[in-house]
Amino acid sequence: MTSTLTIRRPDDWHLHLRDGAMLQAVLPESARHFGRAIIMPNLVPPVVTSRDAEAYKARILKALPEGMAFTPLMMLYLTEETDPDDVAAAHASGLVTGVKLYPAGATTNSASGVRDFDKVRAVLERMAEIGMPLCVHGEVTDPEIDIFDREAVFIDRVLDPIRRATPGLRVVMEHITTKDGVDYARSQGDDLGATITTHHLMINRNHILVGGIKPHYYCLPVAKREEHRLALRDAATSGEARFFLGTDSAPHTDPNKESACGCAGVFSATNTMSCLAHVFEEEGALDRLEAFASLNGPAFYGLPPNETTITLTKGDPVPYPEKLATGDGPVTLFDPGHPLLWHVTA
Ligand SMILES: NC(=O)N[C@@H](CC(=O)O)C(=O)O
Ligand SMILES: [Zn+2]
Ligand SMILES: [Zn+2]
Repeated sequence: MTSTLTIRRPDDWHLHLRDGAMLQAVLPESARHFGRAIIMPNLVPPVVTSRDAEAYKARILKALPEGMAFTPLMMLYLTEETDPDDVAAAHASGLVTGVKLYPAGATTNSASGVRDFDKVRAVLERMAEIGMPLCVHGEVTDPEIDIFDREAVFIDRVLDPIRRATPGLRVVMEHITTKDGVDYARSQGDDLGATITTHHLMINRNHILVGGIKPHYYCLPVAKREEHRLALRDAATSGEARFFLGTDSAPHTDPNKESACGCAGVFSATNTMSCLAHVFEEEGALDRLEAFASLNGPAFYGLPPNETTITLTKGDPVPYPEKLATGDGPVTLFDPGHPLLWHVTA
């Protein structure tokens, strides 16, 4: 029985750090275990231009505690006004790693996102030319489409047409939650990647709704039926290069979650590595945790894996707190519903 596992330091290919007091509180939770993260640009107002990204990156580095090494990989929030030249220059200088597409209204702070996909065609074409990845929140917003079907419908109606119209565009399907997402990713070439969150490997929609509504399990895309969770587990633990970790750790304060109209987002930065070791052990795939968390992501983004390592050791339950205190108020940690035995020890 394996009780110790050393892997290359992991990276998080989808992370919300927010800003101000929240940034200050949550950044160490990621920097403790992760070497790099793709930083989501859905601030209010969003990170739209290269200037915005430069200023946000400086705020993140300023909030990083002394002695912690962590590299934020910046993203630009795609709007219908985004300037292809600004995007290309930000990529060429190394300031920005990719561009994030939010369909307008699909999720938290997505109001400035894209309504008319023809209006972003020039940006996408330029990105395909220069090899800059597009990260996509893949849900349609059509009110007639059931919320549990929005990812599958997005693949057919939006994602596949965009990819056909823009050959060579590298795309990441962010936080896939369905077997449809897994199957589509598997049916395509190596210009398509997909991130999977920790929580979607551990909960299905029953966890949100059975026995009383659990706002801390509510996120977007919303967790689906068990068959979808099992498909995600199969994908994450397969070792296939197209699947990699994006925690989508998305802090909201308790009052904003525990509300008549609660925000979408699960905060998992603190205990993600313990959760993942648990999942991969259950699947008999501990030997593939490194591919999912530390190797496949950098390979997709054309970056080397981290030089340093982390060690996970199995022992007594890890005493994670229930909440993280922040200057904006308490943030509840993702609760996997059972003790976590894997400690990050080094
Ligand atoms: N995942 C979420 O439920 N929420 C994210 C936005 C997102 O990634 O869609 C957030 O910013 O809170
Ligand atoms: Zn999203
Ligand atoms: Zn997110």
